[in-house]
Amino acid sequence: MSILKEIVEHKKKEVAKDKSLYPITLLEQSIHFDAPCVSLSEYILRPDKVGIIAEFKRKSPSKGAINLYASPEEVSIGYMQAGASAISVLTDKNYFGGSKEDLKTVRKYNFCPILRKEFIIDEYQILEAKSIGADAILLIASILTDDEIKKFTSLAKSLGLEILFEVHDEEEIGKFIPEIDLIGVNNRNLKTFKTDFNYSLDIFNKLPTDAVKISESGINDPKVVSQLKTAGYDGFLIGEYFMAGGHPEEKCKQFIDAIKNN
Ligand SMILES: O=C(O)c1ccccc1NCC(=O)[C@H](O)[C@H](O)COP(=O)(O)O
Repeated sequence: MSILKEIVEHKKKEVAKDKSLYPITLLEQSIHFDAPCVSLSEYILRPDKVGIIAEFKRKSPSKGAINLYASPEEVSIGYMQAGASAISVLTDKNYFGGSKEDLKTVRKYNFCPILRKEFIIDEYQILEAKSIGADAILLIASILTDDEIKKFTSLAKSLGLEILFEVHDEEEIGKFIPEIDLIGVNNRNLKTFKTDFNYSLDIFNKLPTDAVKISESGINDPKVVSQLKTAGYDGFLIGEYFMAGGHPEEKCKQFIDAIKNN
C-alpha cells in the first residue's frame, strides 16, 4: 500500500473517533470559531517578506525523527522573528508526531497566518481546523475526488479559511477550481521519498495563472529559493531543513537573511 493510502486509511478511523468524542456543536463553541482569519495569500505576497512558510514538523515518514521534542511556542515565535511569512503546523500524530495542541499553541503566540497541514478527507476536519485557530487548510489533489474538492473548498471559504491545493502532476492540476487561493507543487515523490526542486520548475507553466504559487518540500538552499522565485513562485514551504538540528528559528533566520542578501 502506498504511504498516502496508508495515511488516509488511518485518518478515516481517527476522524470517526474524533467525531464521536467532539461533536460539531462543541467545535463551534471554540473562541476561534467566529474570529476572522489572517490571509495566507496576502502574507505570502507582502513585499517586505520573502514568502517562506516555515513548518513545525517533529517527524515524517521519509525521515523518521526530526525534532521530536521541539517547543511549538519557541519555534513559532522564532520563525516569525526570523521573517517567515506564515507558519505551517502538521497536526497528524501517527505519522508526523504533531497534534491539534501544537497548532493551538502556535495560534496563542502568533498573529501570522497558520496553515493546518493535515490529510483532509472529511468536512469535520475543516470545521476542526477553524476551531483550533487555523487560517488556511491543505487539500491534497491525489486523495480527493472532484466533488470533494468543490464541497470542501466551499465549506472552508464559508468559514473564512484559505486553501492551499497540493499537486504532484499535470493531471492533478486539472482538478484545481478558481475558488482556491493557492496552489502548491510538492517536490517530494511519495513513492521514493526523493525530492527535486526541478520538478517545480518543470511544471510551472501548467499552473493556473491567478493562484498564488508555492513550491513545497526538500528546499534546503537559499539559492534554490532565488531560482524558484525567478521562475515565478511566490512562496516556499520548508520543514525538515529548519527543524533538523538544534535551533529551527536560527536556521530560518540565516536562510531568510541569505535570500535577502542574494
Ligand atoms: O515529509 C514526508 O515524509 C511526507 C511523507 C508523506 C506525505 C507527506 C509528507 N510530507 C508533508 C509535507 O508536505 C512536507 O512536510 C512539507 O512540504 C515540507 O517538506 P520538507 O521541507 O521537505 O520537510
